[in-house]
Amino acid sequence: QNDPAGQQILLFKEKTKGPIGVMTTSAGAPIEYKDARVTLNSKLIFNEYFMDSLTHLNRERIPERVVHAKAGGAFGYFEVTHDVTSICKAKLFATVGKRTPVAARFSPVVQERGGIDTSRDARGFAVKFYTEEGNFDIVGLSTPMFVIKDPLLFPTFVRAQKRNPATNLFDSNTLWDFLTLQPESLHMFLLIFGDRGIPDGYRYMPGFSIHTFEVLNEPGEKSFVRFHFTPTAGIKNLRSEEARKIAAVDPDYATRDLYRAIGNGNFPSWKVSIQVLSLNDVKNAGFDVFDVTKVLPLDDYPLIPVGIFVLNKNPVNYFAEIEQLAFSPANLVPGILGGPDKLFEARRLAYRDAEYYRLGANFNKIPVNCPIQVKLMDYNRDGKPPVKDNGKDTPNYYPNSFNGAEPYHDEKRTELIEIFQDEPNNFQQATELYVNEMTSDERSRLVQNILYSLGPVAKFLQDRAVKLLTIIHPDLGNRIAEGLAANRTNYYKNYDDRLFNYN
Ligand code: HEM
Repeated sequence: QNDPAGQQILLFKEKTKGPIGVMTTSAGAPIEYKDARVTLNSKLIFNEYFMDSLTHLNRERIPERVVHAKAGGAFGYFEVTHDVTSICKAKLFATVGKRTPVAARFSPVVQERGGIDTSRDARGFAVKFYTEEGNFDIVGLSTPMFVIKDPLLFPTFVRAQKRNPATNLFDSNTLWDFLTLQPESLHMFLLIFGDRGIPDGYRYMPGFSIHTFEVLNEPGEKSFVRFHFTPTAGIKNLRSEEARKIAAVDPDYATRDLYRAIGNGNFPSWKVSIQVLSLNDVKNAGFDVFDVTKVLPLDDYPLIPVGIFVLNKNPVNYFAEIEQLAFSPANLVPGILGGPDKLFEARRLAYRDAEYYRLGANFNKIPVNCPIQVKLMDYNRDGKPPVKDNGKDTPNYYPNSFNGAEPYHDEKRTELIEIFQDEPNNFQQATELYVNEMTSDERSRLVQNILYSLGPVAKFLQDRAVKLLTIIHPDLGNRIAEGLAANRTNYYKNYDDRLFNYN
């Protein structure tokens, strides 16, 4: 009965009572519908409906995102609940009670656009804040750490997880080759092979900026923060078996759940908080706090509440409002300088480049990507549509002598700090995760999930994995080694169950 997703089209009918108008061409002229099958004596080429719709259909697909192609998304607001102006001067945090409109998009990393929502994977947690100083994007994940910190490895990571170029199948060999060649990735993958690897929909999933952002307060003092989004409804995950069953019945489980909840007025929300470090904390942390493969221990850097983030509006048109959303770590506002790490630097290029390719030269002029509270004063002109007003009659070059827009100057702004780097310990936090944060039941499920993925993999990769997992903890290494030995003859028995890449 109350399924706003399943009933969308019926609700539309109910709302509109009768036909919404006279059908037109895409140029707006009223158009007759002539049935091509019975018009042998008329020319099909004069059938404007046919010409218009057939030629448009051939142009309806755009490239899907290279990662995070499948998603659910919605709109809402961010409201400040605690004063953090002593840490960050960005106007979106200016006063308690202040609301800023937001767009959010949640997405498995590896799945293609038509893929399944219940795969074992991290999830994208991307939020666009339409602030009065322009758009600020946090393009984060459902895990508090990332897989690598060296941006040169990003294409490697993506290709190792995506389809094998010869077979066009997902291939655990390439995944485990990557994981065992880059041991820093195992920290994140312990979480993914553990219970957190399959969130029970997006409403019960946390989000993390992962990067440590440099921020400034009004006097220009620096702090360093990581953003956390904690679902007010609590964190819920699916077990592998449940997830596999759901995938077969409803591949769009999480997208549907989000739409339904919002449509029913059951608005998902997240508490937004920050971990805050001073420059001294950064120097004395004993590890690189900008290393995205590490978490910042909550005991040392507790969460400081900032606000609440609520999603209360479904998209009216998915393609226009969610598919065309273009997030970028480079979308920053005064007082938020972004992460000083190399991965962040690479991301400042990657998203823009991907969106030029995916959406065209004017992707920022697509309504959902336009700032809501600011008038654009850029010097870009022309290019593939949409161009909006194309800057009207204002000067199109800078500097100029004709009253064109002048640059903003933040006198308090300092350069991003140089970061201290040493040889990181890539195992310590993974060990802590295994020993301190997972219950003994979760450890057992972790072992099962790893065995499921590692089972069909080549022996030399299994050996490499066992060595590394033993460094994380001898118990983990032993259990995987024993599991592999016991099942070696049975690897392919359950092969048909392997619905998705590494679940
Ligand atoms: C060098 C490292 C990385 C590169 C080169 C990279 C590149 C990309 C690219 C090209 C896209 C598709 C963008 C589009 O077509 O609009 C994307 C999407 C995404 N990435 Fe990354 N990424 C990197 C690391 C990360 C990290 C560390 C995070 C999380 C902290 C992350 C989170 C996301 C999310 C959430 C999306 C989906 C955004 C959306 O919903 O549209 N990525 N990434």
